Amino acid sequence: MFAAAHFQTALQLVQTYRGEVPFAHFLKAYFSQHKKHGSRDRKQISQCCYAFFRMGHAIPDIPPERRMLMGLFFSATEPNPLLEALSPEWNAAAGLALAEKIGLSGLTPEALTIFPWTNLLSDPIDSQAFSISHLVQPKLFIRIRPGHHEQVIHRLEEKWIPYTEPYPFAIALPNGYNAANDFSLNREIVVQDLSSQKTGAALKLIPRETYQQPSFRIWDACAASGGKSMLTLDQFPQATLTVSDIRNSILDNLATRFKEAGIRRYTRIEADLSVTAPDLPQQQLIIADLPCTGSGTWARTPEQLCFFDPAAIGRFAELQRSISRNILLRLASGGFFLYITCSAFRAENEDNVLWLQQHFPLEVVHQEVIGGYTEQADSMFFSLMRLT
Ligand SMILES: C[S@@+](CC[C@H](N)C(=O)[O-])C[C@H]1O[C@@H](n2cnc3c(N)ncnc32)[C@H](O)[C@@H]1O
Repeated sequence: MFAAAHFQTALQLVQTYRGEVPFAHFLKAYFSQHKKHGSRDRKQISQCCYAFFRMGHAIPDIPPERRMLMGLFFSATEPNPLLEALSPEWNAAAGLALAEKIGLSGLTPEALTIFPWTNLLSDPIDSQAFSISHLVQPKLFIRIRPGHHEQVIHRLEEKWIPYTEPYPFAIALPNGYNAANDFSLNREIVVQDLSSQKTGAALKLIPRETYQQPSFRIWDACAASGGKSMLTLDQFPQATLTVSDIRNSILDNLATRFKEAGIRRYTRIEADLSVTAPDLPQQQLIIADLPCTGSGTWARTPEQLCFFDPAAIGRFAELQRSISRNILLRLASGGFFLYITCSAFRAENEDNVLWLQQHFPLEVVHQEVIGGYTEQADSMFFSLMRLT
């Protein structure tokens, strides 16, 4: 009975939502106005809403009720009480492989065009697997900071928390697990997506003669709350770090995290880098984790997939070029430029690297599309370039 009521509430919510704010904020505002919903109600209503958005642009003509139920079936990894109440037959099949479930619903994976802009994807991405991956919620990942590996693993095992380590120092955990209950955030571990951690592979390619210079200067140009800065300082603790962002408020978050992490020595700058480059000495490494469509992260925020206007791709690509153009003015000759996006679109990735190479003497040291969609993680792109 409750399940049917939650399903109806969720249907109203997804049909009222217009994409102006992240859906999580919209839902939070709704729940704070409707206190009658307890935690189980909120969980089931959210589950229905996200299942609806996970269907993306697939089969546009089906009624919303059917879309939501299909989304619940496809996104379930095991039987659950909500699906049992709504469709016992589908619930019994919830644990099957996704391709089988799609078949049971009378569709084929090819017909399920959840993500329609496949011709715009970066080349190595398997467009069908990428499209389908939006049905499944990504995992929670943490990164273990240097010197804490043994104790973190010990605590996970002591507390019987199921985990895997798909990449050195990267731990995958069940969604909904609150790492703050068991670990000192930012000191022992950092909450950071697997693919974001994998961009650190680029740092390992910086040669010794660069990072052993007495003044090895690093500028994290679009630092936000400092995920890449912390990753970089864990690799190069002696470096002189500058962080910048257009939003001072997010740099306040960075300051809090750095304090927790024990990082005290850095310079902070608020700047709109699409307009100008701040007055800084020449840097040996500049990291630009640029503003982008975020199309590699939509399995976390599937509503964005539903409301996306592809005209934004060109606007972001242009913004990425203007920021890169300005910050490259501060790169020392022989220095390294690490270009990063969490986008799956070629225009924001390989095409922009080609453009940069046409306008600056840059050679690509290593470039990679990180297909996180195969590991329930974000998809990202990085290119490590050297100014010749
Ligand atoms: C993808 S996020 C960076 C994430 C961060 N590096 C991390 O690992 O957590 C991009 C950041 O670029 C910032 N940004 C957007 N436009 C900018 C501009 N014109 N100048 C400087 N920063 C900008 C945004 O405020 C945002 O925090």
